[in-house]
Amino acid sequence: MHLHIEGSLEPELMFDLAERNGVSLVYDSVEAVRAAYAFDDLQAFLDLYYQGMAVLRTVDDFDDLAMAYLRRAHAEGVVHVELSFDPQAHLLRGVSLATQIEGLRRAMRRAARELDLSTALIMSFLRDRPAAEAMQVLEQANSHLELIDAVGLDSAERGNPPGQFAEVFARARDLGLARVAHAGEEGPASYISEALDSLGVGRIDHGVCCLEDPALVARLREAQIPLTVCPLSNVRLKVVEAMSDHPLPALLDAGLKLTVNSDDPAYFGGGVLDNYLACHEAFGWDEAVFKGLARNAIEVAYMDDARRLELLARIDAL
Ligand SMILES: Nc1ncnc2[nH]cnc12
Ligand SMILES: [Zn+2]
Repeated sequence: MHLHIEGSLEPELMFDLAERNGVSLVYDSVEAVRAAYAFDDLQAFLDLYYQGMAVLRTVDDFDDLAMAYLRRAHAEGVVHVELSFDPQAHLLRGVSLATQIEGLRRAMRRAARELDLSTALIMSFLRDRPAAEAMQVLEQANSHLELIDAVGLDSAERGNPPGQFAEVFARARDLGLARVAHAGEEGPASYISEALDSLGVGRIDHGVCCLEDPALVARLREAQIPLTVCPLSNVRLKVVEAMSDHPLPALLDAGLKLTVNSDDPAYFGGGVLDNYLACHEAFGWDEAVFKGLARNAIEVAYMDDARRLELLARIDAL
């Protein structure tokens, strides 16, 4: 449920696409790209992330990117994927919204047919760009609305509070779109409250900083607002020093509705399974805990009722 499809771009595919499109990369090898994956904070990662995705130009590129990820996810046991994408990052390079959505949707249709994977598409706005630009993108998306399930909010969090996007999210609500937002990853707990109050989001991406504010924790518990937590991402971006310091056990003890996600699997050390394994190793969680987390995801994911019932039955039969 928390997966940036551009963050699934492995260096090997980055080089293939660079060659296919005649794009030059500042790195001269796959190893050199991987060696650059040592980040001091979210911004250091974002700089590399936006640079890497510049190889994406055509419908086929978006299709290949998404299909490669969906195959890997399927191979590790994932049954439903919500792909988030950053349209502005591509529009700024002259790649149309239609190209982006057509490529991603082509892979999503194929994954449904060939892998029995259900999927949803989340169009995320960049919070470090003007709200007026996000509004323009939303208006452009009007002709593709049946292909978009939700809008999101991501990129550099500190100094970019959610409230700036209140009008954009109100418009998204009026267009019938579900809403999510990154909040409380690097930013303060108050951004989580603000995302709930000003944007009307139904889920919070990350949200790990909520523990700073006991009243907010009580609110999240009472309303059972889902948090899409990404532990390996938090370690790589130095939100926490190590898995052993991660607040996930405290969040679980607080009775919150948690799911465990990969964020940007190519950059942060792996997919959902790697995140589950890291939790098992760090916290000693047993099968019942992981079943509970996966059940939470099925309960709140963007999927039709028949699929939800099918997946709930499958997890109950485990
Ligand atoms: N972890 C993250 N936080 C904010 N924006 C992102 N875009 C891609 N990954 C992100
Ligand atoms: Zn994210």
